[in-house]
Parts: sequence; C-alpha cells; structure tokens
Amino acid sequence: FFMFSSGLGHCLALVGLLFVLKCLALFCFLGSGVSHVLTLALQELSLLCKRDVNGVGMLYDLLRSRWLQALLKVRYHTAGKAKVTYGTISWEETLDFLLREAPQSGEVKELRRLLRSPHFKALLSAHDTVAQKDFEPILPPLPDNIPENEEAMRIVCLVKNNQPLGATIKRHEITGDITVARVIHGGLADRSGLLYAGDKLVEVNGVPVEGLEPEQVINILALSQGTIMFKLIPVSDRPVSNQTTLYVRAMADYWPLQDPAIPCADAGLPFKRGEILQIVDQNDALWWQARKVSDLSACAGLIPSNHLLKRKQREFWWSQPFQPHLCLKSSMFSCVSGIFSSTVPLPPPAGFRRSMRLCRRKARLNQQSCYSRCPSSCYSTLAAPYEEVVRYQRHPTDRHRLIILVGPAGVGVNELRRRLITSNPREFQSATPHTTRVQKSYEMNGREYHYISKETFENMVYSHRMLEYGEYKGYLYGTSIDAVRTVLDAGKICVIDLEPQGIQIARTHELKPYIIFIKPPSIGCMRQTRKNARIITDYYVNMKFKEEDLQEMEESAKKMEAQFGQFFDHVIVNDNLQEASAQLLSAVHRAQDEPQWVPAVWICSDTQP
Ligand SMILES: Nc1ncnc2c1ncn2[C@@H]1O[C@H](COP(=O)(O)OP(=O)(O)OP(=O)(O)O)[C@@H](O)[C@H]1O
Repeated sequence: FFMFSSGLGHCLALVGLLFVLKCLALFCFLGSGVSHVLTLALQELSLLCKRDVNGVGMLYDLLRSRWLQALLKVRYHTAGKAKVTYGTISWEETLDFLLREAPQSGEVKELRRLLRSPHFKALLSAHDTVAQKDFEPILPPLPDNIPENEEAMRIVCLVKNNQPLGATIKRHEITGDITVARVIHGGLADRSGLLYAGDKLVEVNGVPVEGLEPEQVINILALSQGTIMFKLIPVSDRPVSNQTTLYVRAMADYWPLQDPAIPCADAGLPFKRGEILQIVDQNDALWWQARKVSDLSACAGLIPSNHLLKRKQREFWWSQPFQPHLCLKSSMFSCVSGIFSSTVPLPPPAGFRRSMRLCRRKARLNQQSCYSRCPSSCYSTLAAPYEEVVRYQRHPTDRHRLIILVGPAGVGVNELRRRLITSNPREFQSATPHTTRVQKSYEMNGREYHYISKETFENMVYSHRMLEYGEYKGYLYGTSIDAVRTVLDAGKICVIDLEPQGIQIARTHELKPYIIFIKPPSIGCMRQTRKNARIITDYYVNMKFKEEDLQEMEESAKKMEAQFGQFFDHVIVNDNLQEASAQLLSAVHRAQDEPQWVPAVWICSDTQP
C-alpha cells in the first residue's frame, strides 16, 4: 500500500481501502473472535473515511491501526494452520483453498479474482519466500573457535557481487589497529547495516590483520570475490547521525583521481563547478560524503570538506574559483573613441543602443587585460568553495526573477534578447541604461537612456546602485539596479545582458537573478550559420565575421565558463537561431514558474544580500 499510495493520493488510498474490505470478507470465514475485530475495524474505517486526510495519511493510519494488526495475527495463525495441514503449501494456495470452501457469493468471486491477479500473486510469492527464510546466499557456518567474550566479537559476511565494499579503513596511529574509517552512504556496507565507522578489524577472510598495513588489507579485499567475511570488534559508541542533509552548489571543479590526499580515490565524487551536491555526511572534518542531485540513486562519494578545500585551493588539482578582486569589480573603464552615428531614424529599444554596447565591449576588453595583469596577491580572500542552496519556487504574486544573459562578444546575446522582448513586449522588457551624455533631439528621457549628470552617475556608482558601467567617448554609461527594479515593479520580466564580472553584484536576495550563458557552437558550425551575420563595430557599418572573430568568441566563451560557470543556471548553445530563441523562451518561463536552486541566503535571511 505504501508503494501504491506514494504520489497517487486519494484515489489509490480508496482502492486500498476497498481491498482491505475485501480481505475482511475473507476473514469472515475464519470463525469466532474475528467478528469483534471486524466490528472495530469497520468503525475505524468509517471514521477514517469521514476525516479529511490525504491518501498517504489515511493509509498510514490504516496500517498502524490495532484492528489491522489483529487481523494480521489471525492471518499468521491461519497460515500456520495451513502449513500444518498441507505441509509446504504456500499462502497463495491456502487462500485459494479457503475460498473454494467458502460460499460462492459475488464478493468471494471478486476477492478470488483480485487474489489471482499477477501483481498480487507476485506479492504473495515474495511473502512466502521471506516467511520461509529462503535467502541467498547461504552463509558459511560460524567458526568454532569463537572467543569466550563472544559478545565483543562479531562475524560479518558481505557478498560483493562486483560492487565496491563502500567503506574505507585506516590504521590507528598509536595502537596500530585497523579500523573502519567510514562507511559510504548507500554503498554495500551501509546497506548491510553490519559495518560501522570505528569497528576494529580482526580478520578478513580468515587472515588476521594485526600488523598489516591498510594497503595490504585493501589488497585482500580487492582480491576477494563473492563473500567477504570480517571478524571484528564492534565500536562501542556507534556514531548517531543527527545531521540534516545540506545542498550546495560547487564553486569549482574537483577531480579525485588527481588528488593525492584523498583517502580512497575510487570512493571520490568528481564534480564540476555549478553542479548541485547533496551533502549526506559531515562527520569527518576533512572528507564529507555527497551525491549529485542529478543522480540521487547513486551511492555517495567523498568530497573535500569546506575547510579542506579552502586549504587545498592553491594545489595543482584545484581550479581557482572566481574571486571578485578589487581590479575586477566595476571601475571606470577608459574606452577608445569611436565613430557614432547621430542620425539613426528608428532608435533601437532601451538597452540595445550602439554606444552602450560598444562601451560594454571595450569594458570587456579592458577587464580581460586587467585580469591578466593581476598579481597573485590579488587572491587574498578566498571564496567559499561550496555555496549552500535551497529549492526556490517563485510565488505567482512575487516579483519576477531578473533574467541575465551572458556571453562572449558576437555570440548573439543581443539578437536573442531582442527576439525575446519583441515576441511579447508586454511580458518582457529591458532595463533602460543611464548615461551622462547629452540627450539628442529625437530621444526621450527614460526611453533610450536616463540622462543624468556625472555627479549623479558617480554617486550611484559609489552607493553600489550600478550593476555595470563604463566610459565611452568621454561619457559614462551603465545599467542600474533602480532601472531593473522599475521593470520588475511593473510586473514584467526584466531581461538584461551583463558582463560576467557584474554577476556577483546582481546576485541578491531582491533580484534573485537567473543567469543564462549563451555559448557559441563549434567554429565549423559558426562558419555556416554566421555567413550573413554582422558584428557590431566602432564604425557605422557593422562588419562581417572574420575567422579571428570566431576564434576569439570560442576562446572568450571558454574563459567565461572557466571563471564564472558556477553561476550559470542554464546554458544555451546558439547554433540555430530559431531553436536557441525557443530554448531561451522556455528557460525564462521555467525560471519564473518552476522550482530552482538558489543561494540559501536569498531565502533564509532578509538581512543578507
Ligand atoms: N544563431 C545565429 N545564427 C546566425 N546568426 C546569428 C545567430 N545568433 C546571432 N546571429 C547574428 O550574429 C550577429 C551578432 O549578434 P549580436 O549582435 O546579438 O551579438 P552580441 O552577442 O550581442 O554581441 P555584442 O556583445 O558585441 O553586442 C548579429 O548579426 C546576429 O543577427
């Protein structure tokens, strides 16, 4: 019933009840004593039916009820009787026999039909197998020379079946004892429930382990096939696991096979930045156990703890997570002057203006050269290697999540954003940028730009109200948090493109941004698809893509992924424009309407950013 009830709700619960009622009919034939139980049962059933409970709750109550347990006892006795009378007769055959003897009413016929259905027969046959204790494999007899204080010693037999044991061992530094260091969650040893961290090994497959190195014991284990027999002294205080499961986003990549410090490389869990991990065990200060949420059925693996990972950050196997250095935070970028046409007949919508885009392009180039010039001392404060996350689903009455598109120059971020907004301008809107340049005669304040003084602009920068900004032809341009807020307050979905360095500033409890990385396809694909495409330039006429542009795009995309991939909620490869547009539309809707992993601080605390 539990199997059936999970997720199927009321409907199956009622089917379950019907089934129990049918079984009650069966028990009616079993004589005196049962009638009292039945009366109780029917009373409780009617109470249950009147209560407004969900299917699972109802079944739970049902299965815990005294009357059902009493009926099960009756069943147990009848099965015993059947055994006595008919030797090795099965429970299924017993029922069949009882029904044959019963008056052939409609209910009995229906009950017989139910009992003969294949899934019910399978259930009964499983019951019979378990009841007869007909387990495989048959374990070897206990050795004769069990020591006197046999309570202290335990023999544990595990069948390997080509799977790893799921436990690691260590040698006590002082006593030299070989003990179980940890049992991997979901692994063979854990599922057996027979091995615990701290158990002291005495023998493995009859070989005494005293004086052996852990590697020698591992060798014995590795060579053993089929059943492994441990003789061990159980740990006196079994660790009580009272830890709550934690979910984290990995902020860097980890390759256990390249980590010389891991206690058992095979037990390690490799992960990539951005992946969500379920931490199931933090008992060890250095090595945690985790699963990927994309594969929760797998057994857990070892990952370095937060503490260890911070310590390891500078080692060769550790790829440095992104650090918002001072030099990478928004700063005034000096951009090369370019030619800007002031005679655009139909101005593009806010956020798509050429000067703003070129300003961002120059800023991007400047930031890259700045990044490469960074002295190593820039990495003074290390970022957390894991970020705690929780599942968040936006309430329909909440403000929409900010959508941020990130990608290398020319990949199509603006093309995709423009298509999305024009597909439904009532739903999607860009944020109007701010500028210090003079308003032109055909422009309207708040439409193409918000025109503000240099002092006001700088004030906004100093008070951290700019997501990103830069300088172009002596004027400042930038996207402000206020401009994003205006769109969100109007009930629309705000879609902006941002340099990846701005991601950290935008990742706030208020904006809850959903970050989509627009990735270029292979250069070969781009040669085909970008034949007529044009890259925005300082010149009035945009230029066709050159081979260098495509190569630069590919390299820049790789760098972005390497440095900021942990922040990307979704990746779209912009190969076919129509397909990429459709993917963007559905990703944006998913971000608003479906549960997503977000930093725990966005949800758990109002005081956090
Ligand atoms: N999938 C595609 N297939 C063919 N052409 C494309 C595709 N995606 C974009 N383009 C074209 O590529 C050119 C560059 O795209 P777009 O202007 O959107 O680049 P961008 O990523 O916004 O660059 P920048 O950041 O420099 O503004 C445009 O002509 C656009 O129409």
